[in-house]
Amino acid sequence: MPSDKIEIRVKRLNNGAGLPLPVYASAGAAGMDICAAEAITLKPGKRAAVPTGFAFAIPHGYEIQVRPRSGLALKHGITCLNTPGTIDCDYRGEVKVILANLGEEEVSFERGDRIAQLVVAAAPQAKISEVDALDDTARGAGGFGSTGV
Ligand SMILES: O=c1ccn([C@H]2C[C@H](O)[C@@H](COP(=O)(O)OP(=O)(O)OP(=O)(O)O)O2)c(=O)[nH]1
Ligand SMILES: [Mg+2]
Repeated sequence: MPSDKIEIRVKRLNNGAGLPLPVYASAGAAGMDICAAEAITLKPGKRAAVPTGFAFAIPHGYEIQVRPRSGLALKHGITCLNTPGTIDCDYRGEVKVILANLGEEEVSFERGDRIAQLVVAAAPQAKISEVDALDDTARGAGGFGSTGV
């Protein structure tokens, strides 16, 4: 594995005492698993912002995406409602996971259960330049299935 990794500083908050740092579960994992800092029970159709006990300082030009875990989605209907959640590089508050229960059964998590995964992604800011006309392309304004199914 190449070791040219992005360094992200992480602050453990009081409610994060004893929790594992976000960690890649395998050598090639795209996401670091993140745990619930408190127990939560979600009835069907309900959502909650679940604390993680950690705050981050992400380098400029990057973001962290908060994504669901497929096992929880498949087995229990648990997802991140706003997936992928966006953690801005200038956010210094506690990262929370907006879990939603789309299943038919009540689902409970204990403190320390892995509830989501964090994917570090490049997120360059753009400079917006307003113009009167855009250049022509073969696609033009075609979209939303214009190329067929
Ligand atoms: O799943 C998430 C999504 C966001 N955040 C935090 C970090 C992020 O930087 C901040 C703002 O998120 P976002 O921009 O998605 O929300 P907003 O509704 O636009 O709020 P704001 O006006 O604060 O930007 O909230 C989380 O902790 N978890
Ligand atoms: Mg925002």
